[in-house]
Amino acid sequence: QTPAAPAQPAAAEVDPQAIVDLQFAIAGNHKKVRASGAKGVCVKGEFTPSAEAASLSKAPHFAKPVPMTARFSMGGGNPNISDKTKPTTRGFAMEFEIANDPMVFYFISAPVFGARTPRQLHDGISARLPGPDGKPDAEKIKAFVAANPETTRQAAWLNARPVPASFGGVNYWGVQAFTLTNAAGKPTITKLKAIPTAGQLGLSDDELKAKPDSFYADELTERLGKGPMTFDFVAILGEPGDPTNDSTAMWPEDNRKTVKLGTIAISAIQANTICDEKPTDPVANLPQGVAGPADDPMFEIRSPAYAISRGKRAQ
Ligand code: HEM
Repeated sequence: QTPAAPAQPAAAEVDPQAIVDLQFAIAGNHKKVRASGAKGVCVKGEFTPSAEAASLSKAPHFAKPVPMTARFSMGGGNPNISDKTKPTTRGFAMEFEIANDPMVFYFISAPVFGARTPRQLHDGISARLPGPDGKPDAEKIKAFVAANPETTRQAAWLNARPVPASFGGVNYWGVQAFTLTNAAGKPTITKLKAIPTAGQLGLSDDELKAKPDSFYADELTERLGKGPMTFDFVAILGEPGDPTNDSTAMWPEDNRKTVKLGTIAISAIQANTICDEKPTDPVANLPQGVAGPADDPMFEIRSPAYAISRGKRAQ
C-alpha cells in the first residue's frame, strides 16, 4: 500500500514573504506604507449591537456597545493612487475594542477577492509586473487570466459599478466565510457585510471628471461635520452548498436570510499613527464566538502577510 502524502498546510503553498514582496513591487516599492491599503484615513466610532446579535455569537462585542478604531483605504500599495480609480477596492478595516480581546475585520468594497489561492495571488501579480521595457507583458497577463478566470471576478464587479462618491457610500464585505457561535454552542456560517445608511453613492462620469485625485478625506471631514456616518453590520446566513473555501465565489445574496448584528457609527477622523501602530490583525484577533474559514487557503496566510508588511513599513 502506498502511504498517503503528508498533508501540507495550505498556507505553506507559497511563502507569504514572496507575496508581500510582489505587492510592494507592483505598486512601485513605496516606503513606510502598507503593501495594500497604502492610502487611507484613520477614524473612530462605536458599535452598538442589535438584540439579535447574541443569538448568533457569544462574542462580548455583540453584547454591549463598544468603541471602534477603523480605517478606510484604497487597495494596493501606492500611497498616491487616485481616489477616482475604478477597478480598485475601497477598504474598511475595523477593530471592535475590548481590552485584551479585540475583534478585527478587514472588509472591502466587493463581495469577492481577486485570487482563490495564494499561488494565484502570487502568480497573478507576477504576470503583471513590468518587464525590462517598463511595461507589463500583455501576452503573459492574457495567458494567466485564461488559465485563472475566477481571478477576474473582482475587477468585473468593480468595473460594473460607479466609483463611490464617499467611503460612506458603498457596501463592504468581509469576503471570507465566518462562523458565528452562540452561547448554546450553535454555529452559523455567515458572510459579513457593512451597508451604509447613506445608500450607494456613485459618481456619474461627469461628476468623476470634476473631482480632484484625492477627495475622499475631505468628503469624510465634511460628512462627519454633520454627524456620525453609520453602517448596518449584517450577517448573511449561509445555506448548505454555499462555498466557504473560495474567496472568489459570491453567495447568492438575494436568496439568503440576513440578520442585522448592529450599527457602526463612525464619528471622527483621528491621527493616522493610531491606525498605523495597531499590532492587531483580522486572523489572529477574533474572539470566542467568531471564527474564520478553516478550509479557505486564503485565510490563515493573511496573518503572516500582514505582519511582514507591518514590519517593513515600520523600518
Ligand atoms: C481575502 C480577503 C482579503 C481582504 C478582505 C483583505 C482586506 C484588506 C484591507 C481592507 C487592508 C487594509 C488594512 C488597513 O487599512 O490597515 C489589507 C491590507 C493588506 N492585505 Fe489584505 N485582504 C484580503 C486578503 C489578503 C491576502 C490573501 C493577502 C496576502 C497573502 C493580503 C495582504 C495584505 C497586506 C500585506 C496588507 C497590508 C497590511 C499592513 O501593512 O498592515 N490580503 N487587506
